[in-house]
Amino acid sequence: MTIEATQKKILLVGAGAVGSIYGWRLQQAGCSVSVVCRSNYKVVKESGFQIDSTFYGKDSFKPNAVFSSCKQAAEELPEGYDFILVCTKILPDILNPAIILKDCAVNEKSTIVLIQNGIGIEKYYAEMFPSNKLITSIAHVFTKQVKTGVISQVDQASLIFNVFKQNPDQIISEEENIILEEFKDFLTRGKVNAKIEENIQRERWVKIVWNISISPVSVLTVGSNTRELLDCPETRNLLLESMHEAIRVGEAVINKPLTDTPSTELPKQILDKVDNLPEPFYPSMMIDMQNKRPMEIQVIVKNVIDYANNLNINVPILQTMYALLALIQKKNLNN
Ligand SMILES: NC(=O)C1=CN([C@@H]2O[C@H](COP(=O)(O)OP(=O)(O)OC[C@H]3O[C@@H](n4cnc5c(N)ncnc54)[C@H](OP(=O)(O)O)[C@@H]3O)[C@@H](O)[C@H]2O)C=CC1
Ligand SMILES: CC(C)(CO)C(=O)C(=O)O
Repeated sequence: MTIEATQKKILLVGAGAVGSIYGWRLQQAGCSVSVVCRSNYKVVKESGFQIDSTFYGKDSFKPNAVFSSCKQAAEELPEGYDFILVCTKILPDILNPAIILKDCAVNEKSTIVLIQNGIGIEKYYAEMFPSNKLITSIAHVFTKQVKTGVISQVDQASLIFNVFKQNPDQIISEEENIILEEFKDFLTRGKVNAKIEENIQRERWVKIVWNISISPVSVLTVGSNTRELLDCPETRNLLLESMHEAIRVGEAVINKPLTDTPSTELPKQILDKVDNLPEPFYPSMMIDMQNKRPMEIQVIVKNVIDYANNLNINVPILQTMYALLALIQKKNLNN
């Protein structure tokens, strides 16, 4: 079955660095893409996003509609959006992340798609919206909002995804499979490297290996980019060692190696990939630290440590980094 992308209505909640890239690519594929903005509302409403990508080139992305709240977006389309992409930072230590959708995911027809980092993030949405279909995804995209409405992005964007099931043995229905294929088709038409991955939690753990190392080390070295982190032998080694700790936890949790090749090679593979990117990048946690915004330390670091503690796995590097990040977080939030 061929589904016309133009028939599809997408609502993007959290139109920052990541959201603007995937929204732009889906609009390029022919979907109608509306966005809910917060601090960048005025600028995006007036002139859209200005995007500079090493892979896709320079363009201006003008969403089909720009809203200042989910309520306004829902009023505009009472029959509901086909897909609601959630691209906010995920901060359960501050607020239940699913609350933001309560005004716009009211219609069961909407498939909620999470494009967010972290471990254990899906439960909030699954609990609050049990009747909606829920897709969880892993984004490799390297992007940053350099100033309001202006986005820079490195390399081709990819998205690995599947339907979230609380119990991994639950079968994906035929209807869900059609939605997955349709979403993949839109992304592919938008030149996103899209993949439906059977063991999506394994991919989440692979991504956490990136995040739990590069992001804290960048923040704790007062805002280093990946070139600086890799060129310094001490931080390079710290990245590798912290990745090995996270791999041990992930493999114990999912009860499987994280990769088909020996996962002891994963840290080096990640650093090689970072080394070969067209430009160095700053991780999103570092951008939050610089802007004194809350960092995703709960879902990226603390949840992994909690798993390690429950499984009696020693993670001294992750624990040390978390303690330092927790203080930075407290100080930023108190100011
Ligand atoms: N940047 C990257 O390269 C990558 C990031 N990720 C993950 O993707 C997710 C998004 O990250 P990223 O795009 O970098 O983050 P950004 O901070 O750039 O974007 C998040 C956006 O969500 C908006 N937002 C937050 N709360 C609300 C709300 N209540 N109503 C409306 N808008 C809201 C923010 O608005 P405001 O500006 O007002 O805060 C901001 O525009 C995170 O989980 C991150 O870890 C994954 C892969 C790569
Ligand atoms: C791995 C990295 C650094 C880029 O994809 C990321 O996920 C982030 O910036 O949060």
